[in-house]
Amino acid sequence: MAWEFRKLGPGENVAVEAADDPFAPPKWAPPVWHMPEGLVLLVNALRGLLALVVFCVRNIVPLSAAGGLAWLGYSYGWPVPVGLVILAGAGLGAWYVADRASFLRWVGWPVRSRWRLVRVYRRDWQPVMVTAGLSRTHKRREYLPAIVKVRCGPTTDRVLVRMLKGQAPDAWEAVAANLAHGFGASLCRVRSGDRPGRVWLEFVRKDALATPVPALPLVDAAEVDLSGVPVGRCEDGSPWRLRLLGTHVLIAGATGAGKGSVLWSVVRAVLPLMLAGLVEVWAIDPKRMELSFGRALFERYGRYSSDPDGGMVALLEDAAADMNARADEFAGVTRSFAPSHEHPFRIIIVDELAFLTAYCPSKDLRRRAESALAILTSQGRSVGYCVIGAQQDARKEVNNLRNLFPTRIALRLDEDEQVDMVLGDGSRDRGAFADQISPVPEIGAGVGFVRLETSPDPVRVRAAYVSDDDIRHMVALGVGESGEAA
Ligand SMILES: Nc1ncnc2c1ncn2[C@@H]1O[C@H](COP(=O)(O)OP(=O)(O)OP(=O)(O)O)[C@@H](O)[C@H]1O
Repeated sequence: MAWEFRKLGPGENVAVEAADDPFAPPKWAPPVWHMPEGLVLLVNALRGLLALVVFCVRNIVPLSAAGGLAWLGYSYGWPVPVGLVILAGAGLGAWYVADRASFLRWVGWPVRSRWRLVRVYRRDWQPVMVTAGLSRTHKRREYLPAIVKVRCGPTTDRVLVRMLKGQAPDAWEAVAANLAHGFGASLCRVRSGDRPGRVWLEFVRKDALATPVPALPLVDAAEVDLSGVPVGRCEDGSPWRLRLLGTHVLIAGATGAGKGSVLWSVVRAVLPLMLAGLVEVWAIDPKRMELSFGRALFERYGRYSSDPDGGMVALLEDAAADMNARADEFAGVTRSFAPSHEHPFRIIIVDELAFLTAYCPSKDLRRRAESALAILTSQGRSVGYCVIGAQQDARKEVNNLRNLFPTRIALRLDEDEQVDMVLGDGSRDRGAFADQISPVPEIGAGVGFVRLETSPDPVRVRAAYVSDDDIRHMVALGVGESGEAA
């Protein structure tokens, strides 16, 4: 029979566990103290009062508004508050129509943030934290991370969280999928917080990049800034600017990932400076597909080769030799490069890097190509050379020059481990799911992840789609319809 042995002497430990086994050692617990009923009631009343104060402070604006309206109705009759509500609604409607952006910024998104804080995040917080293993229980008390604030945007909710003492962002990255499912989002990314001990959770509700971005408009030459040319759109709706000056760019993506759209968006962005003679594009086109469309343009404002029997490698070697001559000329004279007619900024585009460095049948050509690429990428940045290489396979054995490209773009990749190979260790854990980008061209082509200079966190972007017609138009601008120089 179950038994219980309990002494009530203060300070004495007592056996409390009911045990079926008479030989089991007793378990010990502190004695039970009886609280006077009045004290229990007082403590509960104080707790209730505190909760009421917290609720009033948290909801000060709606409560004040409701209180004010109720007071007006009580003092002057119900038509007054009803009239005021109608007037306020009409005013807000007029604001929305007149200036939608400022209305959303000051009213729309804050109200939505508040609503989603209460209806989604605060309501489901405790069960999601417990299930995802982010809460702790110590001495029967449950400790939960706390929500600091919620910021909603058109496609993403950002939730600032104060972690438990001793927790690190890795613990949150490891359960990002649980969090996404728990709060009904398609994706959750963990970002650095505004101070140690805090993280931002980014819940993606809707794919902001699911529709193709049309080719960006051509601008005046004076507006082209080589330290950030617009080539597409970031997930938050801001322009995706790609630095060309002082860097080299590696674009990795499986077949059909849209590498061509990044290459052509770059050419389109610098076209005004090409026409002005301040930028040259030298194109190496082993596949004879993507870049051959603009062959006339490259031959007129740069160089072009698709010759597998040494022509492409010779072009690279010429670029490396010119770069060396330029470096000699600049030595001790200037430290920062500004493009001029005498020394134009040179962009060397290689459509399939691996062809030159790994797949080319001639060992000698492979060695020469690697050597020219290594010279260009290691020394060309400060003298106005930028190598943009595209490749399908990110594996180390295919391209051991990868680390010479400071700027890297991961479009759709075949395997998850390739993400960190392209963007650097830990990128996938920080939300760069390049292996999960849709293979459907309308949804996923040109979509990728980059690391912007302003933040260590990978950002999701989509390159603008430069159609065949756009390319034809660009070629016509550069060389005229008839192929004559414009
Ligand atoms: N930015 C984009 N937006 C929408 N659709 C795109 C975009 N880029 C490419 N596409 C579509 O996806 C298809 C494949 O693109 P593309 O040929 O550029 O891929 P790729 O990565 O160069 O492939 P491969 O390595 O096989 O040449 C294109 O035919 C085009 O229809």
